[in-house]
Amino acid sequence: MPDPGVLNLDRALQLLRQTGQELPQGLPGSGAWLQSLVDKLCDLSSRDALTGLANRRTFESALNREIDRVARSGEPALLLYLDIDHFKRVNDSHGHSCGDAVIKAVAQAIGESVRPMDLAARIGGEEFAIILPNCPPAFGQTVAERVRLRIESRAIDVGPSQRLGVTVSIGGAFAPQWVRSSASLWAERADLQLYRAKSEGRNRTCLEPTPVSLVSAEEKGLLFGSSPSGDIA
Ligand SMILES: Nc1nc2c(ncn2[C@@H]2O[C@H](COP(=O)(O)OP(=O)(O)OP(=O)(O)O)[C@@H](O)[C@H]2O)c(=O)[nH]1
Repeated sequence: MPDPGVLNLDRALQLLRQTGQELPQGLPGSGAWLQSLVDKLCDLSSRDALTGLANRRTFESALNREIDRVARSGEPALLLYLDIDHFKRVNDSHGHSCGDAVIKAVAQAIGESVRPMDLAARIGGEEFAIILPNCPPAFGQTVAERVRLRIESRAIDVGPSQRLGVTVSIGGAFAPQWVRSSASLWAERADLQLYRAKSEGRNRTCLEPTPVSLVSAEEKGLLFGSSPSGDIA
């Protein structure tokens, strides 16, 4: 019978070890140590185990927060859905572990293509999503294409002397500004565009058409953090 007055943290610590996380520092059982343990468990439960990106649960709560924020602030926000093209062929021809290596490499390329304020998530087997707060409609296509091209140009190591290339299809939609909407409607609209990208031939970006406003060079610099050419450092 476990003693109700004593915390049994063996399973929590075992989970951290199994998943290669650092154990909490400091005096075991102290307030700071327990807080660190809780933080690490929260972090673990918010991430996808294979890629380290946000998982579906984290994505869904972030999407709900973002649509609420856009309705109140009127700031533009873009949702992108990405799906690896013909991924079944990768698994069928090279095996599941090679498929996993491809998923990891795509996740890494996505992580490298976005700003710290953006949220990149793995929401299904070979499906990813990115929430881009404060992304003006005039830049939507540029941002999405930057992600697509980074993935397309990557040679993925899948064995001692084997490299693979994959492409992704991307669909995107902006959240309606100043309007109460729902996360699921926003997601549906992005998904519809992903479907369009797949049906129009794959390895492309389709965004829902939105009125494009004029954007100054200064705003462009703020978004891309560097030159107006659109490259991110
Ligand atoms: N290796 C690996 N494969 C996965 C994982 N999750 C899902 N899959 C596989 O991903 C494949 C998805 O295939 P489909 O949905 O048919 O789509 P596709 O082949 O990518 O084709 P399109 O999306 O139409 O371009 C299936 O073969 C799944 O078994 C995973 O975590 N690891």
